[in-house]
Amino acid sequence: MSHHASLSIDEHRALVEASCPMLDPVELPLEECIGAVAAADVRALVPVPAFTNSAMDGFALRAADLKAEGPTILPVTGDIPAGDTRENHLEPGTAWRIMTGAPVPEGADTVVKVEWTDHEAGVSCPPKQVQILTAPTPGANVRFTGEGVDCGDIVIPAGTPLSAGTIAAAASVGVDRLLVHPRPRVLVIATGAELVAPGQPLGPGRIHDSNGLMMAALASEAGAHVVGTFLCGDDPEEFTRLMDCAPEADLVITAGGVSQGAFEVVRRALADRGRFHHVAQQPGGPQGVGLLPVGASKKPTLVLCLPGNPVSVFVSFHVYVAGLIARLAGRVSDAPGATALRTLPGIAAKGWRSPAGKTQFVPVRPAVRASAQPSEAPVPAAGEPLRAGETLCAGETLRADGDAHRCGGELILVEPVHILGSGSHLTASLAVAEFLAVIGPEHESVAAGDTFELIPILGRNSLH
Ligand SMILES: Nc1nc2c(c(=O)[nH]1)N[C@H]1C(S)=C(S)[C@@H](COP(=O)(O)OP(=O)(O)OC[C@H]3O[C@@H](n4cnc5c(N)ncnc54)[C@H](O)[C@@H]3O)O[C@H]1N2
Ligand code: MOO
Repeated sequence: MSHHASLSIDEHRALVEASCPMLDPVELPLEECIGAVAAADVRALVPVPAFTNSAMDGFALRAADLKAEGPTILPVTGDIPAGDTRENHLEPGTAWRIMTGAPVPEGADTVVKVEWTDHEAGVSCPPKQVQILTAPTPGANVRFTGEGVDCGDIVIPAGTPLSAGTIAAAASVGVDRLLVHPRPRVLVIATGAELVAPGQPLGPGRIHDSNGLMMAALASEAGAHVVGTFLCGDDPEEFTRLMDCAPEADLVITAGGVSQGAFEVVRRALADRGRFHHVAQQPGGPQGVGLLPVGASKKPTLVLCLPGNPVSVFVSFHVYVAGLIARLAGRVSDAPGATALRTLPGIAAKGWRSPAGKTQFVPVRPAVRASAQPSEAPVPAAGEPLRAGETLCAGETLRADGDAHRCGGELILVEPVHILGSGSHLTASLAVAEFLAVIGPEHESVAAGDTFELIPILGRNSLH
């Protein structure tokens, strides 16, 4: 077991990133690709449309056969339904009744929709002749071969997250398997002899496990496939047995058992295969990184060891784990520091204290601007300096309901979710948090009007 002095957030992130390369790409059938990321450009195997077809239910004809003025009557040869495999031909001066998606007969260049004719829509038999009441523009309602996508066109660039639309696009160009960065498989372990499953009665000294559910949910939100969520007591041998029997994973996330107590199960189970230290942040100070054999194959697997206090778990997950899952999944580059989540600019509605020398992460929510209603006070323009009585927020714009959200398109007015600042045991306060405010180590306090960065909380988004 090794013990190290305090690390900066960037130093700990570098350790985490160095321990975990992007997963090797695998080929998967389309239906298993949702949530994965394209590892190579996907090119069309067939053009779209694959053949020239009708965009409307109506009549295929030659534009040149229509009179310049007034209706035209044309004899109708027959029906062309969608899926028709015949090689139909249009004689000059005639029409075919045609359905949406059906191949346009050779010789026809235009389709007039049924509503523009004297023929009633939905009649099962084609008429002997049709009167075209309104002449369409030449070429109307014809979808030409390859007008959308040509053979060999890139339909999905490498790096694209695969969702319903992308999968449909691949299917439409004849592709049925994709080379993808798979969703990382994540194993979640909450530790502590005091843990009781949610809903079970609490005995003396017991608490309900919230970290297990929380980590599994956050991992899913971050794009992982959670292969198991387990509770483990304080015995290191139990932890080791659990890892032996666990399903294969690409990443293990544990909570608890990493600080200075006498029964730190994760620290003891990892021993010299782990590195534990304090990071200059609050909450989430105690952190660990290790490598352990997992599952039947005993594949050495990265174990990220988060501290047990639930708000510390929540913060640590956003600061280190979410971006790592994105990187394993091929969604962010392997450049140093690229696993840090993107932030938005925020501004404080009220002040609070912050520990000197540590980066503070404070769960916050959008604040309602108490001092002004839109009817009472003029809305300050973006960037305009503060005026008397406007102490809360510079450059904000108010929505009609008085909520200050994206101030001046730049800043989000926020307040802590509870008065204890970042109290790391106050799990229930997370229910209303939408961002983590990031207060640098140089600050000992935050005052109303101070600006800082906000990490948007996974799965929550107050910006409409
Ligand atoms: N002497 C020291 N003590 C502590 C230090 C320190 O530096 N020196 N750091 C404190 C900080 S900061 C944190 S954070 C915690 C981290 O400790 P552990 O990772 O060992 O976590 P535990 O002791 O197992 O649990 C901490 C706390 O969280 C509750 N908990 C744990 N698991 C769950 C769960 N699955 N669901 C809900 N709540 C959970 C647990 O009951 C404890 O109250 O150490 C401080 N101590
Ligand atoms: O760092 Mo602990 O994570 O403050 O609660």
